[in-house]
Amino acid sequence: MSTYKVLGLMSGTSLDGLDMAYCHFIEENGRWKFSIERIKEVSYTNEMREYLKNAIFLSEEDHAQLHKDYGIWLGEQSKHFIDEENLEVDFISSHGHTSHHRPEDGFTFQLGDGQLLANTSKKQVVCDFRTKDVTLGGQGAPLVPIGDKLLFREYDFCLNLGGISNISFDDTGVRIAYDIGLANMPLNYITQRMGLDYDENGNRARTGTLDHDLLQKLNSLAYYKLPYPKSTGYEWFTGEIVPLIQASKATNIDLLHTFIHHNCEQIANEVKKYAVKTPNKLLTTGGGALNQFFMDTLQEKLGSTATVSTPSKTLIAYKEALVFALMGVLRLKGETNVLRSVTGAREDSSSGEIFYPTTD
Ligand SMILES: Nc1ncnc2c1ncn2[C@@H]1O[C@H](COP(=O)(O)OP(=O)(O)OP(=O)(O)O)[C@@H](O)[C@H]1O
Ligand SMILES: CC(=O)N[C@H]1[C@@H]2OC[C@@H](O2)[C@@H](O)[C@@H]1O[C@H](C)C(=O)O
Repeated sequence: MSTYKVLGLMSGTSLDGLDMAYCHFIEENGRWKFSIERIKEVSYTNEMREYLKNAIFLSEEDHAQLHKDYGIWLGEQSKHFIDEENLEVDFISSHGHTSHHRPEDGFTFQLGDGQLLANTSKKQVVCDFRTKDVTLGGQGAPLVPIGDKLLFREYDFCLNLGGISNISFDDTGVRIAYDIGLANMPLNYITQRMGLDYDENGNRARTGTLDHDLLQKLNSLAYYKLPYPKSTGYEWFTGEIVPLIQASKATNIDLLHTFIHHNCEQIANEVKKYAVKTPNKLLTTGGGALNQFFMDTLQEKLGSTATVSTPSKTLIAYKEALVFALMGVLRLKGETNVLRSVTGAREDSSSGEIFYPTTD
């Protein structure tokens, strides 16, 4: 029996902040158990959020500088957390923040220089989990399914509702996962126009009415017709969804309402396609699981096909940080942490770069 004490770091596409989860993992006879011992979210300042959001447009030089600055910032935040909570940490496992993701061009980039993170925190670091898979011809995403497989085997479907929605499940013994489509990205875009961070609980969206014309346009988007493996992100949103929002005459409230219907319809379509029994257990995590109108609409669209389980707020918000912590453990053990069945790569891989603090 081995125990691993890992600090997992995650910065998602919603740009809310840095999620830190101090986790313990125990492996016994090939079965993994976990506990999330401590958590901390560090919200981004508006300035940082804008910088990270626009990283895609930076010159090569400015992008390289941001990579370094953000690596140091991650190291400082980790060090504060470790010191204030007096944590015993074997190593840090960091996803970083995705600035570019173009797997079709063989390219993905997560900001947060691993060497500078190691030097600043004075801890060993594992990071850059997506590059190897992309060089193996994979999408480099989604990566969390390895955690669904090893840590959440009691659920038939694991759904994450972050900026976009992704799902993972077992299809005749093979783990399948892909990005279904939209989740909070359009909701945040609309609430920001209203001067709000987000629509607490979906209370505003609940009072809206459906814009059938927009719903039909959204449901006809080409992405939904692509077979898996597939992944998407901010580029798709800005290129195809934002113009539809801008062209729409619907009120913000009706837009929120319509996007939640659309998101849930797409999710339910996918679950129904792959459900082999009823009812299935569906675990929802990510910030969308805190939006009650989203959850109610999802349950309504799923009907008897699946029962929606919303776990503790800690797991909802920190599951990705937890899984990246596990991926670091697997990388250090030389075991598979990226599944080709999910990413479409030529082979499974044990992915991630390892850095040790340098003494100077
Ligand atoms: N109480 C709440 N009510 C409604 N929505 C909420 C609530 N709390 C969080 N959210 C939504 O969840 C979002 C954050 O979700 P999450 O942290 O899972 O995203 P992320 O990890 O950045 O995204 P991704 O997984 O796509 O990278 C917020 O931006 C907001 O839209
Ligand atoms: C390239 C990238 O950062 N993709 C993220 C993003 O956010 C959600 C979805 O798009 C998913 O593909 C992925 O993150 C999760 C953590 C994953 O890899 O499983």
